[in-house]
Amino acid sequence: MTARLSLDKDKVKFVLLEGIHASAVEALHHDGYGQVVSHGKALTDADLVEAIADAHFVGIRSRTQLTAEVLAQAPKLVGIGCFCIGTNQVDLLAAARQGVPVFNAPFSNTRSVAELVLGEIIMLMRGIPEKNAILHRGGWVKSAANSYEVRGKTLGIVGYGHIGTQIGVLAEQLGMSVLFYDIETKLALGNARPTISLEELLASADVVSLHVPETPATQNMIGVDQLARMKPGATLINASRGTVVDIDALVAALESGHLHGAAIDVFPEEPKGNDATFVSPLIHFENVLLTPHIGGSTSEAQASIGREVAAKLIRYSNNGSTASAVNFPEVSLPEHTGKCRLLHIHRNVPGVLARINERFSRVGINIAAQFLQTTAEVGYVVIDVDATASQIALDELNAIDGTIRCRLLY
Ligand SMILES: NC(=O)C1=CN([C@@H]2O[C@H](COP(=O)(O)OP(=O)(O)OC[C@H]3O[C@@H](n4cnc5c(N)ncnc54)[C@H](O)[C@@H]3O)[C@@H](O)[C@H]2O)C=CC1
Ligand SMILES: O=C(O)C(=O)COP(=O)(O)O
Repeated sequence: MTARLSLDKDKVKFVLLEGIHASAVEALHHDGYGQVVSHGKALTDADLVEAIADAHFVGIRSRTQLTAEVLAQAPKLVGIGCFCIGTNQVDLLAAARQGVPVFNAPFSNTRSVAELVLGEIIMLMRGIPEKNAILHRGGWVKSAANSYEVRGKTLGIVGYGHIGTQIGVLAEQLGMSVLFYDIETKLALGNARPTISLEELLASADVVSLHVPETPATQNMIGVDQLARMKPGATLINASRGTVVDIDALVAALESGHLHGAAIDVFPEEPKGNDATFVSPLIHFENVLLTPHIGGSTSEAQASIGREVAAKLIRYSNNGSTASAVNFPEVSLPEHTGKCRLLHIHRNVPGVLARINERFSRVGINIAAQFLQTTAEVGYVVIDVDATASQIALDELNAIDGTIRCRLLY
C-alpha cells in the first residue's frame, strides 16, 4: 500500500474509452485537468491493461470489462466513471477493496431508451420491419394482415425503474394499458398496475418490454418457459442487457410463429467497435428489429452523461466527495478551504476510527472536521487538518492497520 499525495491537476491522468462524449473532456479541461487520453472504442486484454496502467481515473461505457484481474494491474487508479447506467461490466467489489469508487449516470439516457422502445412498439405492432424489408427488395405488399394499433393493447414492463416507469407513462398517452413486474414494491404511475408474478405479466401482455439490470437473477430471465407463457402473437422488446434473454429460446419462439416480432438492442456478445462484425441467429428474421446497443445513444443523452460523470470524478478528485458512488461509502463533503483534507480508505474492521483519533491526539494534531461512512467491506474517513500537520497526519494514517489507500488534498 502506497501513500498518495495530492497531485498537480496536470499530473492526474484520465483515460476515457469507448468514444465518451467530448463534453466530458471539456469539463475536465475546464477544471484544469490537462491529461485526458481518449480512445474511440472498447479495449480488451493486454491493450486495456496497457492503456490504464498509469491512469488515475478511467472512464468507460457498457463494453469495457474492468475485472478484478484488470483492476489489479492499474495500481494508480483512484476512481472509475461508467459513462452510462449499467455498472455490471465492473467488478464493483474488487474496485472497492482496491479503494476505488465507481460512479455512473443513473438518469441521463433514460428518456432516450424510453423513446426508442415506444417507437419500436408501434413499428412492430404494424409489422413495419417486414414491410420495410420487402420494399427494399423491390416488392410491394399492401395489406392490413398482422398489422395492429397499439391503442387498447396491454404493455407489460419487467423492471419498473427509471426507464420502465417513463415507458409506462408514455405508453398510456397512446392508449395502452400498462402492467409491470418488479422485485421491489414500486409506486405505480398513471393507471399502471403491478402483477404479483412475472408469469402473470407474461400471460397478460401484448407487448413485453424488459428493463432490469444484469444480475444473477436476471440471467436468462426470459427463456423457453417464459416465452411459452407469452400470449400467441405477442411481441418482446429487450433494451436492457443481452444476458436477460435466452437467444436460442427466442429464435425457437420466432421460428414457430408464437411471437409476432421482437426488438433487440442488446446481445450476450457484442462487437467491441464499429469496425467489427455482428453475428447472431436473429439476423434471419425480418420481424425482428435489431439495433446495435443504441438505446442510450442520442446526442442529448451522451452530452449530458459526459458532463454528469465528469463532474462526479472531478468532485471526488478535488474534494473527496463520493456521493452517488455505486460501490463505496457515500460521503457528500463541504469545501475544505484553508485546511488540508486527508482521505483514508480502509478495510472495515473494528476500531479504525478509534486508532486514528488516538494517533492524532498522541502527536497533537487538531482535527478541524471529520466524516466517516462505511459499507460492509470498506470504511472511508475524511479528515480536515491544518496544512502544517498534513504530512505527519498522512504518515500516521498510513501506519494504521487495515489501510487500503490514503490521499492528501490541498
Ligand atoms: N440499451 C441501452 O442502451 C441501455 C440499457 N440500459 C439498461 O437498462 C437497465 C435498467 O435501467 P434503469 O431503468 O435506469 O434502472 P433502474 O435501476 O432504475 O430500474 C431497474 C428496475 O429493475 C428492478 N429489478 C431488478 N432485478 C429484478 C428482477 N430480477 N425482476 C424484476 N425486477 C427487477 C429493480 O427493482 C428496478 O426497479 C440498466 O440496468 C441497463 O442495464 C440502460 C440504459 C441504456
Ligand atoms: O447506460 C447503459 O447502461 C447502457 O447500456 C448504454 O451503454 P453505452 O453507453 O451505449 O455503451
